[in-house]
Amino acid sequence: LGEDAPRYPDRPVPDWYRDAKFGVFVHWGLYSVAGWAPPRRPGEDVPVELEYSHHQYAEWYANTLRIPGSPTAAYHESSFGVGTSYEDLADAWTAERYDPDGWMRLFAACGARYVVPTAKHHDGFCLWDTATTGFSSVHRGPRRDVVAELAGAARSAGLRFGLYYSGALDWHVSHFPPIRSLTDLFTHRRNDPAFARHCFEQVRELVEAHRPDVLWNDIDWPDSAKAAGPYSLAELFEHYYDLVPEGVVNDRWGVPHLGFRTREYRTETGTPAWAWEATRGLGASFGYNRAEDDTHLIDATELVHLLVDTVAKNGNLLLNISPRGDGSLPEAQVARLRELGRWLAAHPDAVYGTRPWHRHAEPVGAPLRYTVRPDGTLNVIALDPAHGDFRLPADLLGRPGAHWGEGAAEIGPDGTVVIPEALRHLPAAVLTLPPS
Ligand SMILES: CC(C)[C@@H]1NC[C@@H](O)[C@H](O)[C@@H]1O
Repeated sequence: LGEDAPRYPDRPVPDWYRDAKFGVFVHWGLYSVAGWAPPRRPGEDVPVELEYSHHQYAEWYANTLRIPGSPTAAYHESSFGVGTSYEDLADAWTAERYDPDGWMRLFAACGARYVVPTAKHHDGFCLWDTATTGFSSVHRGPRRDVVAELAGAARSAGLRFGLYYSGALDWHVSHFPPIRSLTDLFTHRRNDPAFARHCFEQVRELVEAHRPDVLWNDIDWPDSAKAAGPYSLAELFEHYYDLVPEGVVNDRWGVPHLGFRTREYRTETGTPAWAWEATRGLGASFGYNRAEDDTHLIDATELVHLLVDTVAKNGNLLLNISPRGDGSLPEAQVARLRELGRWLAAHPDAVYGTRPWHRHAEPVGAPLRYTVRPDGTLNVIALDPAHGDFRLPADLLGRPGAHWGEGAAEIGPDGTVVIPEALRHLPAAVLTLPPS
C-alpha cells in the first residue's frame, strides 16, 4: 500500500455478532418481480462457459436478460413481451402482500438474532428514500420506503438490523456489455470518482437514517475511493463507526479492513480463529425463483446440520429467504425456516453465545460437533441420532455429569453413549458435559 493509502481502523468483531450465530438474509428487489432463473438442484452444475448465460441467481436477471440466447432472455420476452425492459418492471412492482412486521416476527420466531435485507443489489434499484436517484421503491413501483419499514419492524421484533449494499456493480448507472465471465465480473464495473461518490452518498444516507448494525457490502468497492480523500472508503468507515459503535462490516470492500469473513455456498474446512459467516439461499438462488420447487431446496435436517457445523467452526449462518415480488414469502422456504427454529428453540444453549472447542468434529467415526457454553459446559451435538449410539472420543471418557437436557446420560465403560429413544427423531441431539 502506498504511503498515501489511508489507515483503516483495527476493530474487534462485536460480541453481539459473535453471540448471535444465526441471521436471515433477505434478497428482495426489482428482480423479485420477474423472479426467474434456470433452476438448479443441489449438485447440478453447468459448463463454465454457460455459468453466466445460465446463472442460477434470479437476482442476476437484469444481466442474464441481456445475454443473447439466454434462457432468461427467452423467459422475459415470453412473459413480458418484446420491447419491455427490465427497468419497465419497476412500475409493475406493487408489493401488495408486503408485511414487514410479519416478516420480522417470523424471523425472530425462527431463532434469527439479526436480519440483513438488500438495500440496493446489482441492478441499482434502491429500496430506500434516496436523494441520489429516482430509480427507487419510493419513486417507482411500491412507492414505499422499504428499508425504513424493515428497520423499524426488525428492531420492534428485537432483531439487530443490517443492510446489504452492492458496492461494485450498479447496472443502472453503468454501460458495459453484460457480464459473461468471471473476468467480466471484475472489469465490467465502474471505478471512477463520480461513481465512488455516488456509492459513498448512498451508503451515508443509509447509515445516517438507519444506523445498521451490519454493513454487508458485496464483491468490491470503487477503486477510486480506496485512496485517502473526500468520499473515500476510510472516511465512510469512520463515519459509520462514529454513528454505530457496535457496528460490524464484512470482508468484501477490497481494502485491508474487515470485520467478519464471508463464505458463499461454502464452509470453512477447520475452525479459523477469525469470525466468519456462511451464507446461502434455501435453494440455488438468493432472489425469488418461481422455477424452483421443493426438490431444489435444502431440507430442514440439513439446515440444522449446516447451522451446527458452522457454529462449531466459529462461524455464523446468514440464511437467505427470497420474498416474491408481491412481498409474500414462499411457503416451502418458510416451512424450513420454522423447522430450524423449532430445533433452535429446544437447544438454544448449544448455539447462542457459544464459542468453538479445540476441534469442531471428529476426524473419523460418529458425526459429532462441539460447542462450548460461556460457563465451560461442552455441548456434544450428535447429528442424525437416529443412526444410533456412538462412542465418546478418548479425551472425553470418564468426564462425569453427562446429560441429555433433563436426564442423566447412560455411558458404557467403553464410552458407548446410548441415545434415548425420545431423541432419535431429532435432526441433532445435544449431550452436555460439565466443565472439566
Ligand atoms: C452472498 C450473496 C450476497 C450473493 N453475493 C454475490 C451476488 O452476486 C449474489 O447475487 C448474491 O447477492
